[in-house]
Formats: sequence, C-alpha cells, structure tokens
Amino acid sequence: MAISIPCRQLFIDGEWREPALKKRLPVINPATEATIGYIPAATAEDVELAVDAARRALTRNKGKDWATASGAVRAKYMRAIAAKITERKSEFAKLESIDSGKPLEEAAWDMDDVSGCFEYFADLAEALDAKQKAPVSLPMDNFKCYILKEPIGVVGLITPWNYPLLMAIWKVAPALAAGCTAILKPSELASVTCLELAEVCREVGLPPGVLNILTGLGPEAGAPLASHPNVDKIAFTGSTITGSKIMTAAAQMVKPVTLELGGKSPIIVFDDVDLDKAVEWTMFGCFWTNGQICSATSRLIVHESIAADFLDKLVQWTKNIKISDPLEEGCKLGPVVSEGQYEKILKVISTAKSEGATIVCGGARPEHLKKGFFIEPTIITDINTSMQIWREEVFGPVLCVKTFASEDEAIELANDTRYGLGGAVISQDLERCDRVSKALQAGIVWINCSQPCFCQAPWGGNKQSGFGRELGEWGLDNYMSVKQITQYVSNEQWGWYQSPSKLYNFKQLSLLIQRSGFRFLLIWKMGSSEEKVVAVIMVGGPTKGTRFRPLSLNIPKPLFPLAGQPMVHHPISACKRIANLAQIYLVGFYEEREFALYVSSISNELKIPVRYLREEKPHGSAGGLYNFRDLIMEDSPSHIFLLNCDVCCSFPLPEMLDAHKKYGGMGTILVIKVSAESASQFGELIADPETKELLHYTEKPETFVSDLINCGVYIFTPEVFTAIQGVSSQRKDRANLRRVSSFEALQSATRSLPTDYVRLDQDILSPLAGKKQLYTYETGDFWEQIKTPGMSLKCSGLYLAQFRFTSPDLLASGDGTKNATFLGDVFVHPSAKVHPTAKIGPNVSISANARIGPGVRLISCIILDGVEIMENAVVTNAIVGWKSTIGRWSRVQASGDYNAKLGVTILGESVGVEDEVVVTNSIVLPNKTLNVSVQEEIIL
Ligand SMILES: NC(=O)c1ccc[n+]([C@@H]2O[C@H](COP(=O)([O-])OP(=O)(O)OC[C@H]3O[C@@H](n4cnc5c(N)ncnc54)[C@H](O)[C@@H]3O)[C@@H](O)[C@H]2O)c1
Ligand SMILES: NCCCC=O
Repeated sequence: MAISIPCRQLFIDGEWREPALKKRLPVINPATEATIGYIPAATAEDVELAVDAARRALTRNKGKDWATASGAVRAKYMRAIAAKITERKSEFAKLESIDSGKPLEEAAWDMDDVSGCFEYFADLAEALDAKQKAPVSLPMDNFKCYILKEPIGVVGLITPWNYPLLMAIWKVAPALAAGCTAILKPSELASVTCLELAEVCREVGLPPGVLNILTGLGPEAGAPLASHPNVDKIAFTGSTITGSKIMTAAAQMVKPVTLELGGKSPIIVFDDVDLDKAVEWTMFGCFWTNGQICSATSRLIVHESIAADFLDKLVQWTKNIKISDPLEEGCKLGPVVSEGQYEKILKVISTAKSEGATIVCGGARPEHLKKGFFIEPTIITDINTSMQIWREEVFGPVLCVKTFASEDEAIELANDTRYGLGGAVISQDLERCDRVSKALQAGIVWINCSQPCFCQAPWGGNKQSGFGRELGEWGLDNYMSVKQITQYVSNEQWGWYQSPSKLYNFKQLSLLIQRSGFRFLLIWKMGSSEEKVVAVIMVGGPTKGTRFRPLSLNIPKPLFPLAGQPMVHHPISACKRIANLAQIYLVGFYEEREFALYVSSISNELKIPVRYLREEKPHGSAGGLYNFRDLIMEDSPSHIFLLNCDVCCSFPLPEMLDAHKKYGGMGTILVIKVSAESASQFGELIADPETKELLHYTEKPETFVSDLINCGVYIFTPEVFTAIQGVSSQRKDRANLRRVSSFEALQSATRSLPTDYVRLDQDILSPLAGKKQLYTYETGDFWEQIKTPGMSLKCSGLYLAQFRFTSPDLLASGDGTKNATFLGDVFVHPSAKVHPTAKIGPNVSISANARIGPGVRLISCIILDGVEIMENAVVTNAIVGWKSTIGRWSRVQASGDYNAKLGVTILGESVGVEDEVVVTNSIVLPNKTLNVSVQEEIIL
C-alpha cells in the first residue's frame, strides 16, 4: 500500500494549530531524496502557547483532571493510546520508514515497542497509588515521616530522529504516568510519527494540554523550550554537543535535566566464542537501524588469536547484508537519515583512510543505488586509538576493529573513551563476562549479545553519554519529585524557645537514663545547628584513689577484663543507645599502649571513631571534660554526653557553665543522678506549679544510697547555677569507717560532718541498702578495708545497676524464683537470690550478700563479701571475699593462669569448713587452716 505523509499542524492544548510564523519544513524521504510532505516549524511564540497550555492542564480542576488524578485514571488514557497505535501499527511503521530510512521490519518492531512502553508505564501509573505514603523510619519517636511522590510539573521532551517515535515515547509514557504535562519536540529530521501520535491523543480524548507536540528546528523550537522559565524539567536525547547546550540553558534556571547522549560503545570478543554467534551480534550491534543507534557497539575489540578468522567471516557476512529501499522486503540496511549525515559519515571514513586506516569493506555508496543517502556497511582496521574514527561517534554503519592480547588490555581499550553509554562482552566464560561487565565504564552492558532493550530495565549512560536513567522504575522517577512529610506526633511542646527545664521532661529523661543504662550522665545541648553528638567517657575512675586497683594503690585498675568484664564496659553500652553519635572521646590517664588496645576494641565494636585524650593528671569526673573543652569543641558538637562521671563536689559547675555559654551552649545542662553531696548543693525539689512538671529536685542522701532510686533527674537552669556558685565541699582522700544504725543516722552523719565528709561510694554502699546495720566509711579505714584481698570495686552496685535496665532478663529476680542461666559478662545483683538450679558460667561476678543455693556451680567468679555458699557448691577460678561462708562439701578451686596473682582467697573467721574445702592452685592467706585434701597449695 502506498502511503503519504498526512498534513498536520502543531498540537497545542488538544488542538491542531498553525505555527505562529506559518513556517513549514520539508519531509525528505532519505531513500529517494524526494520531498514527500511538510511539517510545521514551531518557534518561540508557539513554545509559549504550548507551555501555557501544559501549565493549565497541570493545574486544571486543582490538578484533579491529571496531575493528582489517580494513576489508574492516567493509565486508562495510556492504554487507549497503546491500543490505537497497535491498531495503526503498519501505517505508523511505514511512515517511520519513509521518514527516517529505517527498514520497515525494524520500524514495525519499534511500533510494538511503542505500544509496549505505554502499557508498561500504564502499569506503573496504576501501581503508583499504592506506593504513596511509604513510611520512613526515624530515630526519634516523637516524629513520623512518610514519602509522597509527585509529578515534577511541566516537562519539555526533546528527542532525536533515529527511533523517532520510540525515543519520544520513552519520555512521553513515563511523564504522563507520573502525572506531568508535557511538550514534546521531536527531531526536525523525522517528526511524522510524533505528529500522528498527536492525532491518537485527540482520538482518545486525552485532556487538552496534557501532551503538546511542537515540530521544528532545534535552535528555533528546542532552545526556547529548554530555557523556558515555566518548564520544570527538560529530558533530552540527542548528541552530546546539543546536550551540553541544553544543560547550559537549563542551568540558568536551575532546571533539572536528564541527558541521553551519544556513545562510542565497545564490543569485546574473547577467543572462546562461537564464531557465528559472535559475528552476528557484532553486525547487529553496529548495523541495526542503519548503524544509527546511540548505543551501537561500533568499536570491535577482538582477541588477536581469533582476529583473522573472525574478520574474514564478519566481512563476508557484512558484504551480504541487503541494502535497499527500506520498504523493500528483506531490507536490512536502509539509507542514513539525511544528506547532512551522509556527507558527515563519508568524510569521517575518508579522514580515517588518510590517517592510515584500512577500509576492509564498504566505505562508499552501494553501486546499485544511485539515489538516496545509502552508505555500505563499513569495517575499518589498522586503527590507532588517537584516530577520530576510533574516538568520535559516527552514527552510521561504520565498525572499527582493534585486537587485544589480554583481558586487561581489552578493558583498557574499551574504557579509553569520553563516552560511557553501552558495552558488550562475548565469551563462553561467564565469570570473565561478569568481571568485564563490572570493569566496563558504561550504563548498559550486554553479555553475549548487543542492543536488545527492554522497557523494564534502566537505560542511560555515564561520562559524556549523559546522566539519569530512562525506562523501568527509574524512568518514572525521572518525572517525579519526592516529598517527605514529617509530622511531630508528641503532645509535648518542642521546647526550642522554652526555658531549658522544658526542653526535656522528666518522663523523657527517665527513659533516657533507662536506655543509657547509666546513672551519672550529663548532657549538654550546644548551639550547633547540625546534629552531631559526641560522647565523652571518663575512664579509669574519676578521682584519685579509685583509679587504682583496690589491692594496690600503685596499680591502676585494668582496662581489660577483670573476670571477663571490661572495666569501662557500661559507657560503651550507653553509647550504643545514643542516636547520631559521631565521635567518642575517652578521657583518662592510662598508658598509651594499654589504651590503644582498648580504643581499637571499642571502635571495632561501635564503628564510631574513638579518640583517647590522655590527661596529665586526673582531673576528676567532669573536670576532664573541662580540661579538654577546646579540643572537643573543635568538632562543633550539637550535644555532649558525659558518661561515667559522677558529679562530685569538685566538679567546677560555675566554670563549666561559663565555658558552656562561651562555646555557644544554649544554657541547658541536664544532669542525671548526681552524687549526694552535689545534690545537696541544689536546694529543694522544685516543680512547675502549673504543669507539675519537675524542674529540679534534690535527692535525699538516704535515697542516694538506696538502689531503689536510680533515676533522679536534675534539670538546671542557668539561674540555678548562678545560685549555687561558690558552693562546694571537698572530697577527701581519706575517710573513716563508721557504724550507724539507720538511714536516718547516715543522713545526719553526712549532714553534720560537711567538712570531712567523703562521698560515700555508692559502689560500696548499695549492697547495704535495706540492712539493719549500715556502714559509713572514713577514708583511712576505708582504704584498709578495700585493700582487703578479694574485694573489688568492680563488682558493685554501680555496675550491677546498669543491667537492671539494659539486660533485666539476665538478672535473677529478687525473690530467687527465677531459674536463670548466667553466662558471659553479667553481674548478679546483690539483692538477687540465686536459684539453686542456676548455672553460673564464666565471667560472672557475684556481689556481696548474695545467697548461693546448694549445688550451684560457680566458675571463674569474683565472689564478694558476705556471700553464703551453700553445701556442695563447686567454686572454680574464683576470688572469694571477706566473710563469705562456704558450705560443707563445697569445692573451691583455681587453675591455669587465671588471675594467678590473686588466686583463690578464703577469708574471715566464719568459713568453718576446714575439713571439706578443696583448694587447688591457689594463694591462701594467713590464719587459715586447711586440711590434707588441699592440693598444691601455697601458704603465704
Ligand atoms: N543516549 C541515548 O539514549 C540516545 C538515543 C538516541 C540518540 N542518541 C544520540 O542522539 C544523536 C543523534 O540525534 P540527533 O542528531 O537528532 O541529535 P541532535 O542533538 O542534533 O538533536 C536532538 C534534538 O535536539 C534538538 N536540538 C538541536 N539543537 C538544539 C538546541 N540548541 N536547543 C534545543 N534543542 C536542540 C533537535 O532539534 C532534536 O530534536 C546521537 O548522538 C545519538 O547518540 C542518544
Ligand atoms: N534500541 C533503542 C536504542 C536507543 C538509542 O539509540
């Protein structure tokens, strides 16, 4: 059937319109060079009308007609368009063929692809509705976030001539699916089928202005579209040089662009291939669509060992390609699109020849075709990599050939180009194909083929082949903007402008403490706008004496496990719970070597940078932070968490506050659980009379020594700090042991002795809570006591308390009924009664006053003061503390290197188990009578 070019106008606002300047451009059949029709030539005036129509269509009926209509509504139109094109497929294919020179059979494939593409994006449009409001998980409970995907707006689509309708539909279909309205500007060299698309849109009743189609020249119609201020995005396919102009124009308006540009793609053929298959893909990869494919694999890189055979076959088959009028049956190669292209391609070939390349086949007009822009499929060898023919896109049926010896060389040749669109690798070794695919710098890689293209997979290039991806879900994303909706869902006031006391409320803080598993925690909120939280951890004990091992004032507490438990383990677990933690500082005065080990172990665990700030002398809890304030402030933190510090009375609060203000702190310091003597500086409980919200309170000394209260919360305003300025009592190094009969007595003792009062170490006191007899310690005696072998500060309430919050399941319940298994780094709370069937594994420490049921096996433990070990217990590798009792038939034993210095110690007058105790590999202190069953004992 003969076909003629329909006479069309511009398609604007759902109507045919004559171009403002009434200009028309000829349609030339490249196979005959005859003018077969005319297309309208749009100019800036028409662009203006089209953009205006698209804008109106976008917002008509508040967007409900198109942009905010459901995806299903848009999909209906798209499917109707697809159906019409399928219906008119043969007519469309013929028009495409006479307009562009494409073989009819290939044009028919394109029409199938066009309908398929509309159908595919119709599916995605429908699916879009269900994907709206996808939640985003946030680290803060008081916010909720979800995502809306919205059409980007009015889009300009500028397309080339090599797949005239298909390249347009790769943009039109996703743009419409997304809810955009569009202005399509096809290439002046092949616009006929795009104008027929306009007619289809009219027929299916696409709302006016949703798709506008302007034909015309690039500089006259394309350029004003690219630079139009009311166009929200440009999607362009064409040459790299035009792409650069489009980007420049769009940049003036900071308009987003996606660019699908030229290429010079390689095809690498290894020596293990099936020759026939590889030759066919090589030909298809370069000569399909008359060699006018952006992704054409036009650089053949073939292994030298098969090059001769491969080339023979390639040349032979190429010579057999049928070149004819594209409408002729069996045509495999039609004319190139235009006279301009024809001249350009012949010139590139002749330049290659003059530079010394060999044209092994083709290179000229086929003899049997006197008219039309026909060029024989051309194969060129003897190329060096600096030649234009190797480096520049020809966009015609021209294949360049080079050989390679090694895989690396092939990859290097393939990547030695400014383009990065496609690439192909042909080999039977699939692992090699995989390697090469990864190494190729391209957006599309084919394995054992070249050019097949599916609208489900992303399409686009790297380097100067452009950016952005068409097709697939990526293609749809090109036309959508992503909106985050973040909602504040808390009932609390946010508090930025509130008094600091309102910044966090009591409930939130309690939660924070529980989560951090930490008692003494100071948080500074700084002025920094970016969320950058740093943690400063005081290590090794904040004050003089406690830095040392209890057994020796000269040996620092070990950083590394004592009974398997790192000394500063708990701040690390607190760090795990701090959101946005960017940096950890450890402040202490350990030896670098010992510290380095520790730092690397925790940074490995937390994956957060850790830095050791070594003190020249101990500054005491928060004093360490103060000492290193300049250094820490270099990080511009938004918050500082000070961990592992107790706010002892030497804490320089006023100075800290000054420093805080100086460094832009917002005047908020939150102190959680201060020590008793610090607490006493801060006056009475203050609550907001209206909201009853706790502003600050003073914990009574007796509650301080009680394990029941672990989450005192202090919120200090700057005024409070001013009020307490100058108030301080001094912690002393020495103290005396006192015996008091009640908490009340303890309270008055501490109050009546402010000058020589020593902060009662909660570590020591907590086990005593609830006992009739209470002890206070005065330093001298205290140190005598604490030097008693077998006692360890580590096995104390402070360490135990954290597990109450962080790992409650690991603790035996207070009533001793829980049948727990203790393994690994856990401590048994002093008030816990361990069930007789409990299994207590390595690295468990049992604090004072625990009662261990009969038959329990205790292995690698530290057992503190006053532990009652019932009959038949087996105690291995353990330190047994003062006044512990060991039942009949119990076995106490240590072996190997375990804590060799300390060994097993049995102390106190109440053991009373002489006949039954078995002590192995141990150090036994004086005044102990052991009977004959003691093995390998060392008696001091
Ligand atoms: N990467 C891809 O997916 C892909 C696909 C097809 C074609 N291409 C490339 O397209 C090129 C061939 O197409 P072409 O010759 O039509 O390209 P081209 O750059 O000359 O023209 C492409 C489009 O841009 C318009 N245009 C030209 N100058 C313009 C300007 N100043 N402002 C705005 N618009 C302008 C043209 O009218 C045409 O519609 C080749 O380089 C080919 O590799 C790339
Ligand atoms: N098969 C489609 C190729 C698009 C680029 O030219």
